[in-house]
Amino acid sequence: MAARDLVKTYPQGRGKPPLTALDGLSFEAAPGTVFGLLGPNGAGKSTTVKILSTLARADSGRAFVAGIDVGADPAGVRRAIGFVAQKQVSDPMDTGLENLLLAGRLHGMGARRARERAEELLDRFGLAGAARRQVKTYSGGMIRKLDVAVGLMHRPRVLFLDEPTTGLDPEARAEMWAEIERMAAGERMTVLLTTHYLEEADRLAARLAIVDGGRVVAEGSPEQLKSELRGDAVLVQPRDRARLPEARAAVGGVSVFREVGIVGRAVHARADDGGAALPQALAALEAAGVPVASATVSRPSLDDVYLAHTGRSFAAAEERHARAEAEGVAA
Ligand SMILES: Nc1ncnc2c1ncn2[C@@H]1O[C@H](COP(=O)(O)OP(=O)(O)OP(=O)(O)O)[C@@H](O)[C@H]1O
Repeated sequence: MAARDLVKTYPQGRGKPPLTALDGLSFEAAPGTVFGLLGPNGAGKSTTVKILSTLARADSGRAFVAGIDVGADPAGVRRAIGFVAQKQVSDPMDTGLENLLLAGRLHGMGARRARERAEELLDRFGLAGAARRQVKTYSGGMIRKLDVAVGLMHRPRVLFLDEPTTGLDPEARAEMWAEIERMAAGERMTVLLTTHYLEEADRLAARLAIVDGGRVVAEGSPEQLKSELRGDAVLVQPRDRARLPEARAAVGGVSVFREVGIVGRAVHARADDGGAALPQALAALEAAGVPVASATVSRPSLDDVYLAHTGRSFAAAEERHARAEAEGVAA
């Protein structure tokens, strides 16, 4: 599966310039692997998935899914893919089994094949015991699993999983992750997973593209992306936010630190050995008379990768998008 230079704009109306949702987005996912599209809300993930799954057309650029050109043969693409959207697809008034059989019929499967496949999937997702219960009696985690099973009925070569664990509690999320891992191994298909959970991308994706502002800002395996960042991240939060610039200057004055900057309410810096460097930062802050509220050292995470490529933290990007949306609604 590949996206090449996808551009997509949405009209905004009332004399405003169109909004550029995708600004030359490209990536390539190897067949049979889980590829992650990771980005904060509004980065352009859903728009990418809509184009790849033929639900929307790009203004320009090309995309290939299961070896098929999306622009030239959308019907062929639709036959080759399964799509698990963020919104529930299964009918709450039907049983789990009925939902699966209906999906089978929609895909033109014979009654016997559909039943065999439905039972196989119910077993696979631990739903066999609930197969004959109405979906409205299921937990959120069970409904998500059933929705994934619905997307798998016709044995797609490519599966789109759009934010598969959004809204699940931590326990259901962990269970869903295990299911996705098992499924990817068992069905030998290509999975395009979109997520705004760094941990989810880290755990499930063999490779991933970090999307920001409609472009891919970094691509590689989670390990590759993290190993590009040398050293540990050190975060020090002064008690008084107004003293952040002083805190930054104090930490910046210690030679073991590099890439010293302000992220949110904290001073962020990098050091080869964070544990040994932290006391030096605290001593410098004490000497400067800046009281400290908290200090942490962490191994590089995908959040650090995002920060290194965009200059802001993932959480800050999500907040900014939420604010912009709220202002857009209020305007
Ligand atoms: N139909 C639309 N009309 C106008 N603007 C849109 C439309 N769909 C998306 N956008 C805008 O395009 C940008 C990219 O949105 P997109 O939904 O692709 O992002 P995302 O990364 O999938 O975020 P989310 O996780 O919130 O779905 C956002 O600024 C969004 O507000």
